[in-house]
Amino acid sequence: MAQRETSAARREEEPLLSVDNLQTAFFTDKEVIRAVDGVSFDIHRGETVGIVGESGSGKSVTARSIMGLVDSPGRVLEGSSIRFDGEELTEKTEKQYRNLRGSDIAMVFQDPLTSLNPVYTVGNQIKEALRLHQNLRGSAATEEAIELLEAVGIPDAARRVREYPHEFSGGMRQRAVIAMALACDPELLICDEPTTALDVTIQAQILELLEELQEERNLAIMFITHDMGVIAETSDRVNVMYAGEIIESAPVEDLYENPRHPYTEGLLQSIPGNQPGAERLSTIEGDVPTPNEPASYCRFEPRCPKAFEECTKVHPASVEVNAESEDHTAACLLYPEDVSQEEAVELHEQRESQREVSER
Ligand SMILES: Nc1ncnc2c1ncn2[C@@H]1O[C@H](COP(=O)(O)OP(=O)(O)OP(=O)(O)O)[C@@H](O)[C@H]1O
Ligand code: NI
Repeated sequence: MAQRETSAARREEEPLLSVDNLQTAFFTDKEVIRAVDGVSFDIHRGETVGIVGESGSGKSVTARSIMGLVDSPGRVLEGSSIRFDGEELTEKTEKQYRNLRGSDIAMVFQDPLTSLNPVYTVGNQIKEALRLHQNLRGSAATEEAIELLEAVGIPDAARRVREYPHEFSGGMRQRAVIAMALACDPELLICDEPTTALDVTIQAQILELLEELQEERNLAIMFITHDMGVIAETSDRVNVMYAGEIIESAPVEDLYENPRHPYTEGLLQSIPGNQPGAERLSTIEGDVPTPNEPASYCRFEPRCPKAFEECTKVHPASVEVNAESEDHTAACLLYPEDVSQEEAVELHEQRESQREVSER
């Protein structure tokens, strides 16, 4: 959303959120699902970082791990680090996490009805958030609730504050949920497919609203979607996820102009209108595998048009795509592109031997 220069300046500062080697697994009777398997990324203040990938790639589990909301039988494994504003979140108790959720980090989900209670008016729900997080009550809270509804573009807010969620349209409900999230005055807003259920016009309006709010409040936003088009509109930086891993990371323009990982190339080709003359959008054949064991090879190899023998034997580490690029990484044995393939494979093997993999 913001300009390139400002994002470069931003990277000089400490990140607001720093996720390092995040591993989250579900220990079911049948198997261990390594839903998030060694994910690392940063988000700076005022920055929007997109997470994109097909269904089942681990986007929502990444978000829930940050929020301390991983459902049993899942858990964040040892050796994972989530630093927020200088504090390690993985060491927090449930009570400390509850204080953090809603005050410093808020989340907006795909279905606004999961966040809204049907038996209370929208106003009362926002006022409850204001009471909890800003200690506002009575008429002061009502006034603030109306102001928040106005801030998210709900017309006639003074009347609508007394209405129930079912009296709102889908788009207005999502605005109300965003108002509720803002009632906590968060520094980081995690949006998990916030516009997927909405029609295209409403979707564009909500994206615009998020952009405005971000500028006004210097919000950091983590934006999850499976839609490359939405990422282009929202994000400063993009992380592409595949089978629990980030396989490519770059500033948004860079990723679109020069995608390096064959999976990202495939995702971009599947955007309608991106292939002149194509009648149908091409999608990548096959499905995202469920990661059950620590990876010892490239999880995309079975679907990869550029795979070669080593891809079945060496797990690719995240490396700079070439010596000039400091800010564009890919987890693929084809990179760095400015060394021989043999040297590249050796570099990945070396990095892999240093990787810490947790079993518990
Ligand atoms: N409660 C759970 N128990 C067991 N496995 C789970 C649970 N929640 C998620 N998973 C598994 O974790 C993996 C990642 O799921 P996740 O919901 O993060 O995917 P996603 O990228 O958000 O996909 P989508 O685009 O469909 O929302 C999937 O294989 C899923 O089956
Ligand atoms: Ni999801």
